[in-house]
Amino acid sequence: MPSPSSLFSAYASMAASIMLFRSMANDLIPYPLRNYLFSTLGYFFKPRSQMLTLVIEESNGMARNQVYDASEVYLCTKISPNTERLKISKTPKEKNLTIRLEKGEKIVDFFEGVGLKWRFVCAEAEKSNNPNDPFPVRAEKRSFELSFHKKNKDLVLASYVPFILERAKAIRDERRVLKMYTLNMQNYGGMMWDSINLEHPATFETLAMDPELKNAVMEDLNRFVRRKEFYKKVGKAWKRGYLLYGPPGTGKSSLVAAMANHLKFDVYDLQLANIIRDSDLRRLLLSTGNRSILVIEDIDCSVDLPDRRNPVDGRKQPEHHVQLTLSGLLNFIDGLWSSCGDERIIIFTTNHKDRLDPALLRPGRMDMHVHMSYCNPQGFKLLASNYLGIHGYHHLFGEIEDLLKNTEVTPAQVAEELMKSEDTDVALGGLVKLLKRKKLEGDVPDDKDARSFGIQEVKRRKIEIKRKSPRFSRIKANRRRTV
Ligand SMILES: Nc1ncnc2c1ncn2[C@@H]1O[C@H](COP(=O)(O)OP(=O)(O)OP(=O)(O)O)[C@@H](O)[C@H]1O
Ligand SMILES: [Mg+2]
Repeated sequence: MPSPSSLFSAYASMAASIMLFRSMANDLIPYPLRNYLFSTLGYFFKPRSQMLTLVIEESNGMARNQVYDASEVYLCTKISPNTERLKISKTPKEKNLTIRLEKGEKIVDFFEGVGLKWRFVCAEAEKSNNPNDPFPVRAEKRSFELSFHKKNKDLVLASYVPFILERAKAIRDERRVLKMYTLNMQNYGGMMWDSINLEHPATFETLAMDPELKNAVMEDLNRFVRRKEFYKKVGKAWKRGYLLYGPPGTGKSSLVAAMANHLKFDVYDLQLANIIRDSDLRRLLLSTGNRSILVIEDIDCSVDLPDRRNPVDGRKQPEHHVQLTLSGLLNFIDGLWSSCGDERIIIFTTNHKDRLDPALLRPGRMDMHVHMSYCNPQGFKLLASNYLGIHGYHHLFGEIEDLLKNTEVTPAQVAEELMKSEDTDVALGGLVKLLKRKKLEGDVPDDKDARSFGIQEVKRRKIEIKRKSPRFSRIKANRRRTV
C-alpha cells in the first residue's frame, strides 16, 4: 500500500509535468491549432449524455409542422396533477375548451414501457426578413423538446411519433363540430350552401335495425375510410354510394345522421326540387368539401328527372325545358365530382325502390343497398332500453314481441309510443294497444284488394274482424251490463 507522502510526491510531479507540457504547448503550437486540439480532446474525454432530445418546432419554414400540431393536441390528454400552469381558450364555433401547456411546463409520458420527457419551450425569435414567411412578426418561437434514452431512438421515430399523429387525428375528429349544409336561395337567384351545426343525436348504438345489416354498414364505412391507398392503386375515385330504402319512419334519415356521426363527416342535404339547371348542380357539387356525405332524400319524388338521352316519351325534349337531368346528375357524380375530392359519400333515400329509375339501380352505381324495415323484436328491445331504460325483462315484453312478429309498425311509431310516459307500464301498455290496433288493420285487405273485392265487401270484412276482437267483446259485455 503506497504511503500518503509517496502519493503526494507522485501527484506533485505529475502536476509539474502537465504545467511544463502546457507552457511548452503554449510556446510551440499556434493559438488556433491549440484551440482546435483542446476542443477535440475535450470532445473525446467529456462525459457523454445517454439522452437524446428531439426538437419539434412549430413551423417548418413556410409550412406548419404537423408533428408540432399533433403533439400539442396529444399532450393535452397527458396533463398530470404535477402540471402547474395551463392556457385555455375557446372560439364561438368550438364545442369544448382548448387546453395548452404554458411555457416551460413538462410532461412525462410512457410508450411501450419507455419513459419520454416532454418540455414546452417558448423562445424570443428574431423578426423574419423573408416576406413570404407566414409568421413574420411572431414574438415567440414555440417548440416541444422530447427527451429519451438514446437506445430508444428507433422506437420513438418509427412508432411513437406515428402513434401521436394518429391519436391527434382521432382526438380532432372527436372534437370536430359537424356541419349540416342546406341550399339557400340568394337574392340574385343563385344557390348557395348554408351551414348549421349538425347536432343530430342518432348513432349506430341508438339505431334499431337488423344487427347484421348494421354491422355490415359500419364495416363498409370503416373499410372505405381505411382504403385510401387501395382506391389510388386501382384508379378508382375515393367515393362510396349508398341507397337507403324503406317505408317512412324506419330510420333512413337517422341512419344518415348515424353515418355522419360515426365518420365525423359533414352532411350536404341536396334538395333537388330547388335546382333547375345542371350548371347549378355542378357548381353546388363542386363547392362541397372533402370528408362529407351528400344526401339526396326521396330521390323518387323530389324531382321528375327526365333523361336527356332517353326521354320518357321517346321524343328528344328541347334543352331549355329540361335543364336538370338524371343523367346529368349521375354522370357528374360518377365523374368530375367524385374525382375532384377525397372521402366522398353519396346517399340516396327512397320510400319506393321499385319506382326508381333503372339508371340508379344499375350495378356499380350505388355500392350498397340498405333496406330499412319495420320494427322487429330485437329493434323494439333496443328502443325500450334507449327510451325507457329497460335493459332486462318486463312482463309486457313477451306480448309485444309476439305482436311485433306479425304487425307492421315502424320504429318511429314505436318510439313515439315509448315517449308518451315515463312510467314503463303505461308506455308499454300504450304500445300494446297500438300493436293490437295495427294488427286488426293489417288483417284487413289493403287498397289494392279493395279495388278487386269492392268497397262494400271490404267494409263488411272489417266489421266482421272488429266483432271478433277481444276489445269489441269487452265493449259489448259492458254495454249489456249497463243496459
Ligand atoms: N330504426 C330506428 N331506430 C331508432 N329510432 C328510429 C328508427 N327509425 C325511426 N326512428 C325514430 O323516428 C324518427 C323518424 O325517423 P327518420 O326520419 O329517420 O325516418 P325516415 O325513414 O327517414 O322517414 P322518411 O321516409 O319519412 O324520411 C327519428 O327521429 C327517430 O327518433
Ligand atoms: Mg327521412
